[in-house]
Amino acid sequence: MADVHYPYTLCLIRQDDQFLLLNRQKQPAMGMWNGVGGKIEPNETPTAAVIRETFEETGIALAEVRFAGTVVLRAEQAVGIYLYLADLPIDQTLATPLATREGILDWKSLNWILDPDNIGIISNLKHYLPNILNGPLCRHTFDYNQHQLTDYTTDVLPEDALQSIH
Ligand SMILES: Nc1nc2c([nH]c(=O)n2[C@H]2C[C@H](O)[C@@H](COP(=O)(O)OP(=O)(O)OP(=O)(O)O)O2)c(=O)[nH]1
Repeated sequence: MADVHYPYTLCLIRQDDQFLLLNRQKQPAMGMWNGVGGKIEPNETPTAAVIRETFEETGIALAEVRFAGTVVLRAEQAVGIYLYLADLPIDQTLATPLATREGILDWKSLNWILDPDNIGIISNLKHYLPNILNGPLCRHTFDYNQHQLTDYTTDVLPEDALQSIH
């Protein structure tokens, strides 16, 4: 899978036991809850891109983000996403729900996100979120057939994976 292109970033911002999610206004995953993020621009590092996209979509200027692994979505083609976690300091508040051009931002608890009865979450997030909170940096690979998830596998990333993100 060495030839997978990683055009996207995605950030999960945490405060206490809550994560800031976006109920998306547009495709992909229109109407679903996901982290914030978007496309990396030419000559931009993934880390710079995730900080820029987070600011554009939430108004939050993150001082620090942590690389949290990668996601590969395999359907007819494979597309890669750089994952990040960020802790929002407790004295920095974001009043929600907040309607923006991109959708509705709101803080959601881990239990709410992972609840098996919650069908409003983008399906891959439920699988990889618990794994990126604990354990080593991984590549999370999702296989789809006709938009249905058929397989989910994880591989631990090599130590030099961090070099490509800054
Ligand atoms: N394209 C695509 N993106 C996905 C999938 N699953 C998933 O979590 N994502 C993430 C990666 C990005 O964080 C986000 C899609 O990016 P976007 O459409 O909001 O961003 P963009 O930069 O292209 O658009 P914009 O912010 O300039 O409007 O969703 C998927 O199946 N396809």
